Amino acid sequence: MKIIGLTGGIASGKSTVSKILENLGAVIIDADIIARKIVEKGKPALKDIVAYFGEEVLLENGELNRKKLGSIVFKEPLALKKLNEITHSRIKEEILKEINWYKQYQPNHVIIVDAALLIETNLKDIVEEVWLVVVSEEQQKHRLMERDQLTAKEAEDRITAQMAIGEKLSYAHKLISNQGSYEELEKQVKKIWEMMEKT
Ligand SMILES: CC(C)(COP(=O)(O)OP(=O)(O)OC[C@H]1O[C@@H](n2cnc3c(N)ncnc32)[C@H](O)[C@@H]1O)[C@@H](O)C(=O)NCCC(=O)NCCS
Ligand SMILES: Nc1ncnc2c1ncn2[C@@H]1O[C@H](COP(=O)(O)OP(=O)(O)OP(=O)(O)O)[C@@H](O)[C@H]1O
Repeated sequence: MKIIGLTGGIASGKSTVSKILENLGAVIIDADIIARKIVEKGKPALKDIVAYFGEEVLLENGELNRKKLGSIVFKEPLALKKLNEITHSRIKEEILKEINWYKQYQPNHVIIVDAALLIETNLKDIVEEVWLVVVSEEQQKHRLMERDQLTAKEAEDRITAQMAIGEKLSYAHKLISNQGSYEELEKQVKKIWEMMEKT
């Protein structure tokens, strides 16, 4: 079994790359999906969030108001730090659990851990290789504003809340450029996959 960490800035194209890899036969562990699970209603992480941020970050049905919390943390580094303290160890624990499940029941698969914060949270230490999706900041901002209907300022705040791409480069074993078309992306990903299969 091989474990690859797939990372890159927000809206760089990790989920898009994951889909291509899934079609090639990989199994995907998506950190964003896990991050959503650990803050479901009744979970300890949601209780900790409410204790710190107040009931105003809840929807009327008691679920987390993600839009509201996002609007607080991405413009206030101290608030983001607190949210990270509440969530990151729990996200890592779940990712490790999923990896162990695959090790036991589907040991022949390639596992892709898709996580924007793979390097920041030291998840890089549990993967064998880091694949980094790279786009220009202009392209990233454009795709982010369009996908999430954000203003330029909101998109910039989200981008600067993450480690600069230049700093991530030194951890990467493979670079995937997503500056161009989907077809170009698919071609690159297939090539990297085939190279990996040969080693
Ligand atoms: C702040 C929250 C509620 C906003 O939710 P929302 O639905 O708007 O965004 P979503 O969760 O889909 O995240 C979208 C992208 O934002 C970026 N992002 C999310 N959390 C963080 C963070 N703590 N620091 C920097 N970037 C982040 C990532 O690139 C992620 O892919 C949510 O992102 C959250 O709970 N974040 C803390 C957990 C976390 O670190 N998740 C990322 C795991 S890699
Ligand atoms: N090559 C491409 N050409 C055009 N649009 C693209 C391309 N790759 C990705 N996109 C679009 O850009 C947006 C961001 O891509 P994606 O959601 O895969 O990023 P991500 O890195 O997974 O984001 P996040 O960090 O928020 O999870 C999406 O709307 C996606 O459809």
